[in-house]
Amino acid sequence: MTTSNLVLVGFMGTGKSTVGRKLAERLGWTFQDSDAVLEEEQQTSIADLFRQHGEAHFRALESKTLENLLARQGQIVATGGGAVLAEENRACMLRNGFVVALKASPETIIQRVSSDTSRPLLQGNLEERVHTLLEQRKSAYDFAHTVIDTSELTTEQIVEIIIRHANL
Ligand SMILES: Nc1ncnc2c1ncn2[C@@H]1O[C@H](COP(=O)(O)OP(=O)(O)O)[C@@H](O)[C@H]1O
Ligand SMILES: O=C(O)C1=C[C@@H](OP(=O)(O)O)[C@@H](O)[C@H](O)C1
Ligand SMILES: [Mg+2]
Repeated sequence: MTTSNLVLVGFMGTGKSTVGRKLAERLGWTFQDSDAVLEEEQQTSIADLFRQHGEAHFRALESKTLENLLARQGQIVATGGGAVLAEENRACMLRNGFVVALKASPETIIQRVSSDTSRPLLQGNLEERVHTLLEQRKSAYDFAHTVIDTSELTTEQIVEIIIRHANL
């Protein structure tokens, strides 16, 4: 294990992007959101990538982006919720950082993602999509070094808990 990067994983809406940015500000570290980096690299949105080329294409780009990002050090890296599905990505995260999984109750997730309709995997009936994907991914985040349930916590509280858990 190495603490050269701090990597946030977790289901959509658990707060990886929001907490990651705050944590980086608090520590004076660089913040990288792999979804945003990928969109910048591809000059298009994730929704468009899914629409035009499908999920498999997005996953291949996501793996490459993560690998490139994690070759550097001293960063807070927020990943996309599905980045953990590939074994090579999990291994890369564990090799290159301290991995923190954020989790939240289904109700909390639904509430947090409901105002943002851009996530391609949550199109259609939101409640049904969240429950189905949570079931499919129920063990997907277990590989992390530590897990934090964010349902009842403010982003400021989560930042402080991560700092304690990761000994930063
Ligand atoms: N602990 C929290 N309490 C309240 N709202 C939160 C919390 N964490 C995230 N949010 C809100 O939930 C939404 C999704 O957060 P986001 O950081 O995009 O999640 P992720 O990157 O894990 O999908 C955002 O509107 C964000 O402001
Ligand atoms: O869970 C997923 O498969 C995805 C999560 C999204 O990121 P967030 O977890 O930041 O919403 C984004 O990478 C894409 O829409 C796919
Ligand atoms: Mg995000």
